[in-house]
Amino acid sequence: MAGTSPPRTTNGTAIKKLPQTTPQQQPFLPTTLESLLLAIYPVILLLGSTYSLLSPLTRGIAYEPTLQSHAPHLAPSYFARKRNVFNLYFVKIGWFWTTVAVLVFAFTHPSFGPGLALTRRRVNVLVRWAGATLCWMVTTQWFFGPPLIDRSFRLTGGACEIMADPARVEEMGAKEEFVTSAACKLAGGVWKGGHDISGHVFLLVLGSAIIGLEVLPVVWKLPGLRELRTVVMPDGAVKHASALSATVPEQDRVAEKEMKGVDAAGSLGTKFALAVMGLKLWMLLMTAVFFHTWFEKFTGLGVGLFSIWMVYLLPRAVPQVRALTGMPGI
Ligand SMILES: CCCCCCCCCCCCCCCC(=O)SCCNC(=O)CCNC(=O)[C@H](O)C(C)(C)COP(=O)(O)O
Ligand SMILES: Nc1ncnc2c1ncn2[C@@H]1O[C@H](COP(=O)(O)O)[C@@H](OP(=O)(O)O)[C@H]1O
Repeated sequence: MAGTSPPRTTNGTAIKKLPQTTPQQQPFLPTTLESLLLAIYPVILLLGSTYSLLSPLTRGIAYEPTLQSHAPHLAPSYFARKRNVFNLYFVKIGWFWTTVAVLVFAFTHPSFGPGLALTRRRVNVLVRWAGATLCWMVTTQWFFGPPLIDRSFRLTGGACEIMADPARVEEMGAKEEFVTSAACKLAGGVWKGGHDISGHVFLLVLGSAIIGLEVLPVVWKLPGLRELRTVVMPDGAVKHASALSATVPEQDRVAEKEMKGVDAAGSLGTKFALAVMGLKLWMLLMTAVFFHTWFEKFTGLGVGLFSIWMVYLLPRAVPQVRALTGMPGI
């Protein structure tokens, strides 16, 4: 139509025209490209677990289920030690690094708006981060009492070993405090007997996927990460995400000239975020090789992917939720 500007992406460039047919893709499912990228997680876990089964480095060393690892004095590699520097200062405070990576990216990449201005796109990133933080909190920190990981451990028959000794419990007088793994360890107990969903796998999957799902649609201009995503519109129609770009207010569109010279992965914030994501994937591989059972790793993966689905895929199908979360790259 004469006089109307074509739909634009976050960097202000005109988006590719897609056929005006109803998309085949279900809105609450990832595109083919997104599925391929997310498949990196089961692949890493399968490769790591298979390596640990077959490698002469690990297969001869006894695995200690209560430690979720090999005995410390038999650790087959630096990365098999719980006190390795990457575990202590990167994974153990993994939510901190995820937060910093996402914030630095959103507040330095020009497609989110000028300077440090709190634009709609930045508010949307903060809402998505808050949603993911809620998932992290209820899974690993607190869920109206013990976190989900500790609740599922107890539901599957696990307990704090001190509790097996009634005299000791009586003496401590704090039975209810041992319903979390943290309280149990603090009291010198052993948390054993139940199914221990891997907190590390969960945290590393969630953290690296958030960074990927925020950064890649902005810097890597592939339709499978952007226009081909499927959404339910407020009138109930199912369309490609390109239809949403057309509704972005003019003031939110970044002038094309502002983006000139900004290389796809060029900004420092982008490089930093991608480096944090890469280190998380490496540590996930290390967890897969040296820690936990197959089943514990795959339940950690399941909870991580479910959290990602809630924050990044569900809003595509529910316009009211999407009004708060927005979508990366739009
Ligand atoms: C110009 C650019 C402006 C950009 C502004 C950037 C400013 C950065 C500010 C940063 C604020 C960060 C605030 C972060 C708040 C946090 O998230 S702190 C919490 C950190 N804690 C963790 O990450 C703990 C993670 N650990 C766990 O969840 C568990 O320990 C576990 C790893 C899942 C399992 O634990 P086990 O010990 O193995 O049982
Ligand atoms: N990649 C890794 N490097 C070092 N330690 C790891 C690790 N992955 C898991 N672990 C350790 O294995 C145990 C189980 O982790 P989780 O249940 O979070 O997946 C934790 O031990 P501690 O709790 O004794 O520190 C954790 O620190």
